[in-house]
Amino acid sequence: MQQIVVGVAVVRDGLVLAAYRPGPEGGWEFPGGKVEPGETDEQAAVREIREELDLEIKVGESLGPGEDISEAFRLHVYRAVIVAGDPVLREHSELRWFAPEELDESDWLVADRPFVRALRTRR
Ligand SMILES: Nc1nc2c([nH]c(=O)n2[C@H]2C[C@H](O)[C@@H](COP(=O)(O)OP(=O)(O)OP(=O)(O)O)O2)c(=O)[nH]1
Repeated sequence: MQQIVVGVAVVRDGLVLAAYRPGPEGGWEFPGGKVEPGETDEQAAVREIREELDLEIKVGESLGPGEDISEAFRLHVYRAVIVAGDPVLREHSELRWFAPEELDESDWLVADRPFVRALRTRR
């Protein structure tokens, strides 16, 4: 059984928030993390975004079917809107707001690319 990693596409004023994961296999990703036992995707998304960015969010629609990250992990991505706060750089090396037309899949982690496409084409 793969463990689910939840990525959150936080959208504000038409822009989507991306976090940079450094390293040789690095790239832009959606803030988020592993869903813990007993948690729903939505609960994990709320917890991770609170921990990583000090933001309160409302989780919205799924951006499509899951994508394999590896044998061990599978990525689910949801849209979300901010209920309170401004993103704080706590765990990531860099945060950036992208307009949909600025999104370039090749700068993103491989598993994220179909979701990036969905964000660019499905407004
Ligand atoms: N958070 C996040 N992780 C992603 C995305 N795409 C993607 O391939 N991953 C991968 C990177 C990691 O190998 C894996 C787990 O993510 P994580 O945020 O829990 O990773 P981590 O290893 O830095 O965290 P941790 O165990 O130290 O808490 O998922 C994404 O969009 N967001």
